Amino acid sequence: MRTDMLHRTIDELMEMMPWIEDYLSSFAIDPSQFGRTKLENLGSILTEEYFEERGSDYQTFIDGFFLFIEQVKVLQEGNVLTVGSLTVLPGHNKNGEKEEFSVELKKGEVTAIVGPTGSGKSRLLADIESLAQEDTPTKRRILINGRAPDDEERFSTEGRFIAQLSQNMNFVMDLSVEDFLTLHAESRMVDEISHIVQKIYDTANVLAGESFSRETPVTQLSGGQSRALMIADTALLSPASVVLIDEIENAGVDKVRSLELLVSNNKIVLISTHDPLLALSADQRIVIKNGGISKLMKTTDDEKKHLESLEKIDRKITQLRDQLRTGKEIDMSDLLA
Ligand SMILES: Nc1ncnc2c1ncn2[C@@H]1O[C@H](COP(=O)(O)OP(=O)(O)OP(=O)(O)O)[C@@H](O)[C@H]1O
Repeated sequence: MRTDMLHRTIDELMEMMPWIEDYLSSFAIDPSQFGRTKLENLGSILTEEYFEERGSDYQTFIDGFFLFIEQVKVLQEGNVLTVGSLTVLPGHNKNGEKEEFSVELKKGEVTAIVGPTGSGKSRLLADIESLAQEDTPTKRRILINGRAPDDEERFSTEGRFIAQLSQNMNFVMDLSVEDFLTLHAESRMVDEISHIVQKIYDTANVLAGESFSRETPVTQLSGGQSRALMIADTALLSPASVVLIDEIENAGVDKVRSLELLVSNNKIVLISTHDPLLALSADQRIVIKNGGISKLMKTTDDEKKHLESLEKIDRKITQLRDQLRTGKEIDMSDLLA
């Protein structure tokens, strides 16, 4: 890695790791002035005297550079907790009756939350989001990795390990899709920024019904497009290991692929839904009744067998919806045949 980096230009290194600017500026080196210079040539261009004047030498500068990179990487990985399991300890339902069992959710698993309108699905998501400790209307307690979270884990906004994708994504910044993703990638201090930006953009376009360009301002994306962008971003760039999704179904995104993508990144995914296709794509489902968890059902093999036909029905419904939206006549001839 070291030799590879020595051969790279300052511009290339800045693209991969914009935060090295801090290190360079501690030697009064302006990266824009030396953009095309390779790191290994910086010493001869700046001369030994330059480094001597700063009480150092080129070799110390280079050693410090690699040490700085290592330290930042440790910080990057170290500041976000990896959650292997979440436990929901029993609270009570709307009548004050105790829930009968606790539920443990493990990484790589998708859990659907189902139940009638107003039964308390969003409440359960909110309990998990706030890592409730008997201080919400349900009086539930949430454990992470089998233990109670400390205050820092509950209340700090830094390094949050829970991401929530809500029904309405409102962007407050008027950036293009590309600038938005680049900014996020920079703040996450990842390597190969342009590569990850491209990957998220491509994935979002697969998930969204209608495609959009990298230049589109995020404020002009449709509901489905912004949802798709946030799902791809959360799956591929967010350090969060728990993802909470409130109602994905009406957002015009490829729901099943979205879930697959999130799970392939080894996260704990919870999704509140009324959609049979999504519910059966999950590994298990929590049934909420009158504000309380009343059942935990594993998706059976028989149910999984029906997934394919459900997907067909779902595609047909999507097609009908598109026909309706674009002012075409509804065509059901293939169904009748
Ligand atoms: N165990 C409980 N005790 C007291 N209040 C509760 C409990 N569970 C849910 N509630 C309250 O009931 C109301 C409806 O719950 P919620 O919004 O979570 O329903 P939902 O299932 O998500 O509905 P929808 O399907 O319409 O989105 C909320 O005000 C919520 O705080």
